[in-house]
Amino acid sequence: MSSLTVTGVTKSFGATRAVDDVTLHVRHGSFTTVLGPSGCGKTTLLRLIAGFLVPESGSIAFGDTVVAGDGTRPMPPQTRRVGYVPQEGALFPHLDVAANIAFGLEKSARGSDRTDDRVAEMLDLVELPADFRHRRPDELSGGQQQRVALARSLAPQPALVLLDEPFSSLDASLRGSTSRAVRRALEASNTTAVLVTHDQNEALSLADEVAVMRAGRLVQSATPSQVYLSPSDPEVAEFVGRAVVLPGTASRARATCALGEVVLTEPAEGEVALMIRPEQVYVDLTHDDGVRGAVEEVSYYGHDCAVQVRLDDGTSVLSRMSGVRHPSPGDIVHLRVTGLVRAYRPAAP
Ligand SMILES: Nc1ncnc2c1ncn2[C@@H]1O[C@H](COP(=O)(O)OP(=O)(O)OP(=O)(O)O)[C@@H](O)[C@H]1O
Repeated sequence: MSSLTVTGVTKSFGATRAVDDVTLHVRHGSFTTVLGPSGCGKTTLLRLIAGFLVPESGSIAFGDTVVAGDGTRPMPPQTRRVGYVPQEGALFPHLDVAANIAFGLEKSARGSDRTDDRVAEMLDLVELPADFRHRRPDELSGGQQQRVALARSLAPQPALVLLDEPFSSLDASLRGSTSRAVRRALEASNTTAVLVTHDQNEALSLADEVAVMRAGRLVQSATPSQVYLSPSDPEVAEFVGRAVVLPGTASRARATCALGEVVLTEPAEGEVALMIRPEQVYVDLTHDDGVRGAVEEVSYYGHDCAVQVRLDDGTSVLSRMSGVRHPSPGDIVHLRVTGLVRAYRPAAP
């Protein structure tokens, strides 16, 4: 196992720069999710790391070993010791679970007690019952198949595991339980891992670090809470969650906007764009303390609800509040901002 360092890597297909000068460091034993919209270059980055593609510039290193770039001959995928878990269909349908897991182990070891032990260890690691070893892939659910695919990738003790949207074919509840099991297995085996996804919840909830990509470029790489609470620009803010972006005027640690005075994460001066998360907008149903508005729409989700409010000055603001007690369309409410707000230089006209 090792760390991963991608330095200034670029890869084009014809006129399309799929990966554009990307620099990324993944610590040994840590889990990074690469998050971005469809077509932003996530899979291409993963394929470059795996060795299925060669960068046209920049370099890739596992620990101190350069595997591509820097004038070295690219190391072929099979010698990089990388485990690759694709979206689905990774398992050999004609082999049972044990044979699938053992597939990546050395030929000489297959069928031995050592292999049997390793298969049992891997099934245990991905939290599947020991007797699943005799089942064929078509006798497993989608989530179980993905756990076996992970077990197979981990069996030969790879330097790095790459996961390409491995839960995207699973339904919502299976997706949550499978992704958490995969996370635990990677942590227990202290494996360095990179997972690509376009699902914000998945990226934030699983990772030590989230790397956000847009149009081939890496626009932010930070912890999930930093990416959520202090996104590098308003576009990232709106990609990793819902955001209320309002024009405001800043003076040192405070700014004024349609929602009144707010406290900033960092001092700023003059015209700014303020990024407020909907759950920071407190809706007061009983007191007239705050900025007045009328409720336009309520979307009720059970655990919470989304409330769209039109302020008296015409600004429309979204709040996310508890579903226990919520207003109805037409109600007059008062809004206040809680917590710190991130200010950005407004985009040039
Ligand atoms: N083999 C290829 N030949 C030509 N263009 C390609 C090739 N592979 C990828 N591209 C292009 O490179 C860009 C990035 O593609 P990539 O598959 O890396 O994006 P992605 O973020 O993984 O998208 P998705 O989430 O939809 O899988 C896209 O514009 C895509 O059309």
